Amino acid sequence: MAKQGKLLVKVCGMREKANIEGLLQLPIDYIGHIFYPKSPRYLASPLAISYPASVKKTGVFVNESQEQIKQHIQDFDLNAIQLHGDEPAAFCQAFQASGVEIIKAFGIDDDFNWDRLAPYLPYVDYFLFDSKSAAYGGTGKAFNWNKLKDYPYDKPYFLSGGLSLENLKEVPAFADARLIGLDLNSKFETEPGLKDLDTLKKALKIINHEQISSK
Ligand SMILES: O=C(O)c1ccccc1N[C@@H]1O[C@H](COP(=O)(O)O)[C@@H](O)[C@H]1O
Repeated sequence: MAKQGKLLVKVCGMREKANIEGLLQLPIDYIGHIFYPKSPRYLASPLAISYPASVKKTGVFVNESQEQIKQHIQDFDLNAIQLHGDEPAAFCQAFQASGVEIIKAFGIDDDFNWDRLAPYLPYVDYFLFDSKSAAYGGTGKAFNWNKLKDYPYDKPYFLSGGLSLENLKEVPAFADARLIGLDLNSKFETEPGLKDLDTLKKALKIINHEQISSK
């Protein structure tokens, strides 16, 4: 796999105002809010926070209705949606005119068939590869990254699933021009929905200064 350029950083599962305001002082690219009621990171109502234009506010949905997602795009002023359930390709297509980036997540295990992604290629901006789980996400478990060596498409993807200070150091070994970003979530929390900003700063240092990216 080829070496990638600067990696985008998405920090997900944010729900506390002060914690978000602290996070927005850090050089991140995407901030994720979980709109899945079964998640311990569920965010129910908009927060009175002004986000810089450089940070894409991303709504994470699991098998939600199109109407609810469209309402959330308006109510939360979302720049991107991350569809983290079993949404079919036509569901992604329905949001093409909505002006938001579309990230389609898939739970990956050793048996995952990459052919499943083909119908989505015209309708999504990015894929996101997480560990396969019944909870859909936020498990803190990494999948076997060797599986990515078989990924057959040009579509850029985010790497997700149990990323931590420890395994971030292993990302360069899987350097891939299609790897566009990293999604940091439960391994950077003191409790679900509350991020430890000092640990995130260490992660950003690894990502930006230890040649995980070429910047
Ligand atoms: O974080 C959650 O609670 C969650 C629940 C349901 C779907 C997705 C969720 N989060 C996403 O899960 C991945 C991996 O998170 P982790 O690092 O393993 O904790 C990440 O993309 C989150 O956006």
